[in-house]
This record gives sequence, structure tokens and C-alpha cells, in this order.
Amino acid sequence: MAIATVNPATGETLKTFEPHNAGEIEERLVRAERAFREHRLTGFAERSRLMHRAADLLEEDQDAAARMMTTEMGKPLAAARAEAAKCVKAMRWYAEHAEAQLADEHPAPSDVADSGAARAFVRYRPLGPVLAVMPWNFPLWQVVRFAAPALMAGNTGLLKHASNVPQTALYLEELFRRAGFPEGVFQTLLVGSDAIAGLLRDERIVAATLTGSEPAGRSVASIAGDEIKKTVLELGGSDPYLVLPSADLDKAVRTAVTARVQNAGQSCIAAKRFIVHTDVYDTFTARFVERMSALKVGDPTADDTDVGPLSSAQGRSDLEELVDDATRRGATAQCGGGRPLHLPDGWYYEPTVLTGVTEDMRIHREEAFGPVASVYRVDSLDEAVELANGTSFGLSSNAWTRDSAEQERLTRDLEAGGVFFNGMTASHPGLPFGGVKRSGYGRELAGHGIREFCNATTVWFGPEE
Ligand SMILES: O=CCCC(=O)O
Repeated sequence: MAIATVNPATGETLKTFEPHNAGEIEERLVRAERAFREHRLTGFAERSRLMHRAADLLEEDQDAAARMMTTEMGKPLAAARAEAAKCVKAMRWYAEHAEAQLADEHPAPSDVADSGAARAFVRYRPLGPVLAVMPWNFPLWQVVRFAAPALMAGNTGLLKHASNVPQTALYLEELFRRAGFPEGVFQTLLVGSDAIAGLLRDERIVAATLTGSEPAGRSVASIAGDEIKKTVLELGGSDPYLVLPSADLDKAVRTAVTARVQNAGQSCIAAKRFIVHTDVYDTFTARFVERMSALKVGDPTADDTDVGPLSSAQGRSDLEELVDDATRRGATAQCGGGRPLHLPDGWYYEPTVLTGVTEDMRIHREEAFGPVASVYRVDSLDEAVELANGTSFGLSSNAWTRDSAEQERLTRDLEAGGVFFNGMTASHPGLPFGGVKRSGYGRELAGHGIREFCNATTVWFGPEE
């Protein structure tokens, strides 16, 4: 895939970029390693000062950065502005909390004595240059949620961003440089995915993080595993959204729409499978279809647009195939189900609600990366849990119930990295984020995220001290 900015609203190629050649990649690896030697020795106060500066700069750039994202991957401008603001918040959050999160840990005195030590503690030390392979769907946020903790911990970062967001990738490198981070602390590699294997095998790269598809995760994890290098993987999701009889139905319907069509449905944590108890199924489905049909699909730069184009022609045809497969096998599109006729240019797809989805349909098993919801009817909580867990994914989950016994049961039984009650899944700097099963492993954000790329070093002093 060429490294290029192609406007998803028009299909027009706006700018193309030459990939870095072998020499340019080598220069960046040298710089990353050299920068790590210095950066690991800087204190938290200095790193925090620089991270705050990066946050301030991004805040000043919010509008321009948002326009860049909208042009490169098609999200509505308001959503792009919100993404930039979320990055600012996360940078400030790590600037303020990293030191406490990486403070020395002191084991129980009885365990220290039992180990024969006069004293012992755990220190979190940085690992080195980390490769970040990142996707286009949240082109700033996916990177910042890696970079803010990684840089605050004393690591250096090398970004291989998706090939359709090169301007955002270069902007991020420039942002950290303008903030004052020394040369080499954060760099963008303009390379295709064919360069990833070589980077992972390079001894200067010590670890990797990837947000992307399951095949991409498998490939990165297998090479990194072969090299005995730590990885964090955040892969796809097909999050369930349970609606049970005690739900506040108005809120459950309104939130369901946002949860499904955020980012034109191109979010790993978007709710995708709506599992609705039979007592409220008819009302929920009718109101959900009504609201999904009323969404305004169109120009992502217009203020009143709810749903922009999908990011690529390929993304749209993948989605079309899933929906066509389902309807061919007997599912019903209660609304949508195709391209909006009034938008012949650009990669638009209508908000779609499918009912009658069955196990033999691809959409039942695969991630629908676009504004397409599958609604299922269930007769009991047991059936809802079984259906919710009947997927290879386990990123997050949502449940609408005001019954505390049901909440307890779902907290115990839903196979996912998150269980969100009476609201929709959203990431937050202070809450760990990640999945189980084929949605990946490891955690981003919060203290869990910053410690992923640290060496938890046991420091032990014998009695002779
Ligand atoms: O695509 C997954 C990440 C979405 C988010 O963090 O809001």
C-alpha cells in the first residue's frame, strides 16, 4: 500500500510520500538507541515538563490537527477535535502521574526477611527503543496512548503508522520535537508493513506494541516471540451490548447508536452485537432502527454530519461483503444495507441494523468495522451471557441493567477486558484498556500501561550491608 493521504470523502489522492530507505531507517535506529542512553537518565520532573509542553502545543494546534485527521481518514471534524483534546488530557495525565506509578515498590517486611535480605525493593526501569505499529482509526490517540507513558517511563519510541495517515505520523514526530524532547526520543518511520519484520529482528528494538488486526497481531507476536521481545497487542473486538429488562430503555437506545456509529463504526471498542432480552426487544429494536435511520451521513467537515465516510475503498468493500453475506443467508436489514445513493463519491456506507443474524453468517463471527449493528433476541440472562461470550474476541462489553445481582453475575462471567454498565465502553487515561482471547493481551493506559514497557527490577541487599 502506497504511503499517501487520500481523502475518503472524495477518493482523491492529495499527497504521496517516499518510504524511508534502508539508510534512513538505520539512521533512526541509531538515533533511538543513542537517545535512550540519555533519556533514561533524565528525571521525572524534566520528562513531565516536556510532556506538558507537548500537551500545550497540541492544544494550540487542535483545529489544524483535527482537519488533518479528517482529511486523512474521514472522521467528522467534531470527533477529530475531541480526539485531539483527549490526547492533550492523556499527556497531562501521564506528566502528572508517571512518577507515582513507577515509584519503588516495597514488599512486605516479612517477605523481605524471609528472602534473607536486609532490605529489598522493586524499581521500574525503562526498557529501550519500543516499536509502535499503529492504526489509522484514531490516528493521534492510538499513538499518544503509547507514547505518553512510554516516554514518561524513559523509553524511546519508533512509530510505524498506518500508510494512509502519513501527515499525522509526521506531525506527531514534530510535536514531540517542538516540545523539546531530544532528537531520537520519538521518531516516525515512513515505511510499509513489509519493513516491520526487519525492525522487530533488529537488536536495538527491545519491545513492540501493536494496535490492529488479528493477522497483524499474530505476525508481530510470532516474530517478537522468536526474538524473545515483549509485546502488547490490542486487536479487534466484536463487543456485546446487552439490554436487559431493568434497563433505562431511552438511554440504552441513544447510547447504542453512539456506541455503534462512533468513528463511522471503525472502532475496536464500538458495540457491534446488540443482545436484547425478549421483554424489551421489540421496543428497543424499533427505537434503535428509527434513530439509526435518522443519522446524517455526509461530508465530515460539515458541522451537522453524524457519520462520515469509511477510511478506504477496501474497508467499505469488506463491510459490504459481510452485510451481503448476512442478507443472502436470511438476515434482514431493518435500515441501511448499502451505499447512500446521494453520495456517489467517497467511501460512504449507510447506518445499518441487521436482525435475524445466525451462526452461519460471517458477521456473527467477524468484526464489522463500519456502522452496521447486529441485533439478537434472547430469552434469559444465561442465553445473553452465552451469546456474548460466543466469539473469539474479548475486548470490552456493555450491559444495561439496574439489577445488582445481574451486574455481579456479568462482572464475573463476561469474557472481556472491560465490563461497562449503563453506558458505553470508552477509554480513559486513568483506566486500563485491553482485551482477552483474540483481542490481544497486555494493557494500555493507567499504571498498568506504563509498567508494560518497564523492567520490574528486584533490588536485594544482603545482611552484610
Ligand atoms: O479502536 C480502538 C480504540 C478506541 C478508543 O480508545 O477510544
